[in-house]
Formats: sequence, C-alpha cells, structure tokens
Amino acid sequence: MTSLSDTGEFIAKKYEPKGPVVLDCQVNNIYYGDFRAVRDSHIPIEKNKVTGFIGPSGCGKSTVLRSMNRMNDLIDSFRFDGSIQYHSNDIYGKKIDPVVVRRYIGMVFQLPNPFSMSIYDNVAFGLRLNGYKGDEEEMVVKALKRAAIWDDVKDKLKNSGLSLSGGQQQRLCIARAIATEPDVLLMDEPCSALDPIATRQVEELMVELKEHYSVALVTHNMQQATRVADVTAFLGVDISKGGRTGYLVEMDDTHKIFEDPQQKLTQQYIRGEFS
Ligand SMILES: Nc1ncnc2c1ncn2[C@@H]1O[C@H](COP(=O)(O)OP(=O)(O)OP(=O)(O)O)[C@@H](O)[C@H]1O
Repeated sequence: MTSLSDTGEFIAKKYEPKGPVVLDCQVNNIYYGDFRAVRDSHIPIEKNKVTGFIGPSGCGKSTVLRSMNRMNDLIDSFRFDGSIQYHSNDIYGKKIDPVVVRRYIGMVFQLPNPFSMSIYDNVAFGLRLNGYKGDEEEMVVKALKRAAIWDDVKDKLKNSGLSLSGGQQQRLCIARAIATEPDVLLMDEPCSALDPIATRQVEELMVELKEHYSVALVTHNMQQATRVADVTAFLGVDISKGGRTGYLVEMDDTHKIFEDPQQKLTQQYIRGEFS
C-alpha cells in the first residue's frame, strides 16, 4: 500500500473519482515563507458531491481549501506550487484574475460574517460586484430560497443582516455565496460557531446544495463528515524531518474511510487515538 515520492516521503494512493471532476487540485507544495505547510496531495473535487476534509489541527485543511479559490493570495508569504484545474484552466495561471475565480468558486467561512447592510443587500452584493445585468431581485430571492432562509427573512429584507441569529446569519452567508451561481462552494467549518439545531439545519442544507453545486467542506466533526460528505480526504501531519508538513494520507468514499480505511494512520485517527 505504501508508496514513496522521489524524496522518500509517503504519498497517498491516487483516489480515482467515480464521476466528473469540477476542480482538480494537485498540491506539490504550499509554503508560508520558508515553512512548508502542505505537500504531495492530489484532491479532486467531484461534481455534485460533498468532499469532506478531515485531519488533526495544523494538517493544512484550511490552507488547501483556501488555495482552491486563491483566497490565500491575500497572504504575502503564501506560495502555491502545483495546479488547480477548473474547466481545463489552471486557476493559478498567469492570466487568471482571482476575482473572477471567486465568482465561480465561492466560499463560506467559519464565523458567519454578514456585511453591515440589509439582508437583501448582503445577497445582492456579489451580483453588483460582478456587474450582473439580469433581474437582481429574482436572483436574490432564488438564493435565499436555496439557502433555506427565505421563510425566515421574506418579511424583513430591509433589516440588517446582523439582526439575525447565528444559524440564520450563516444561511444568509450561504445565500450570498450562491447568489452569483458559483460551480463550487468551499465551506471552512461552517457549523463550528453554531448550536446543534442550527448545525443540523446547515448540514441538511449542504446535502440539498450539492444538487446544484459541488461542495468542499472542512470539518473537525467526524460525525458531520459521515452525515454530509460523499467522499472524504484525510490529511495528516508529517513530523519526520523536524517540520510539521500536512499531506494527504488517504482519500476515498466516506463510508470506506470510516469503515475500512486502508492506512493505519487513518484507522488511528478515526478511532480517536490522536487528534
Ligand atoms: N497565514 C499563515 N502564515 C503562516 N503560517 C500559517 C498561516 N496560516 C496557516 N499557517 C500554518 O500552516 C499550517 C496549516 O494550517 P491550517 O490552518 O491550514 O491547518 P488546519 O488543518 O486547517 O488546522 P485547524 O484544524 O487547526 O484549523 C499550520 O502549521 C499553520 O500554523
């Protein structure tokens, strides 16, 4: 089972996607300055599936996720070596505009972060930024309905987004992310600040959203991965050379990762032997 790279480091057996791939992520190395944060990880995101990322703290889950729409470009020391293919274009290609990338590959963050403006304007924000020329109101209503928050807000669209509960705010942020009709939705621990009921609502929503979008989800909650993710990527931390470099240990259908993992490290993590 074990295979090694030219430098003698473990590399995961390639996961063979069963359906079309919307985002094909090949990480060779990701650096912050001199620090090598992630290495050797091939993570394809399949169309209309939820792909979960699990692994111990610091293994690079967020770093990989944020690389997928060039969100990490905002960090000066960040350097990506590899390729992320989206419709046969490398999103790190020289001529690619990161703002356009984020129009097609949207993001929802850990803490709900509605803008200090009305519920309606929050959702219309991305449409206006992208110069959308169609029926704005129709798109806003559609996004709010898809994010399962329309019934909560339909009578108070002019109220501030900040007046909503935490769970409602997160669904509003999801509506904002999907209003521009992205292909891919990157979700970085979207439930970590929510209570159990709001968490369940957002989990159910993620399952509904995959009908229209392809979802990549970072989660610390393994039960959430089993409930929501079709495919799961388990990342570990390599401390063998005195560093702390994250890498893909194993990627497979979620039930296989949790019921019959092939790597000992995955088995130990799933059993809770380290976190
Ligand atoms: N802006 C940054 N500058 C320098 N190092 C960073 C930066 N962001 C993350 N790192 C480092 O990169 C590594 C991977 O971090 P990352 O946040 O991606 O891991 P993670 O698996 O998402 O962790 P957690 O589960 O704790 O959120 C860690 O060692 C972290 O300290």
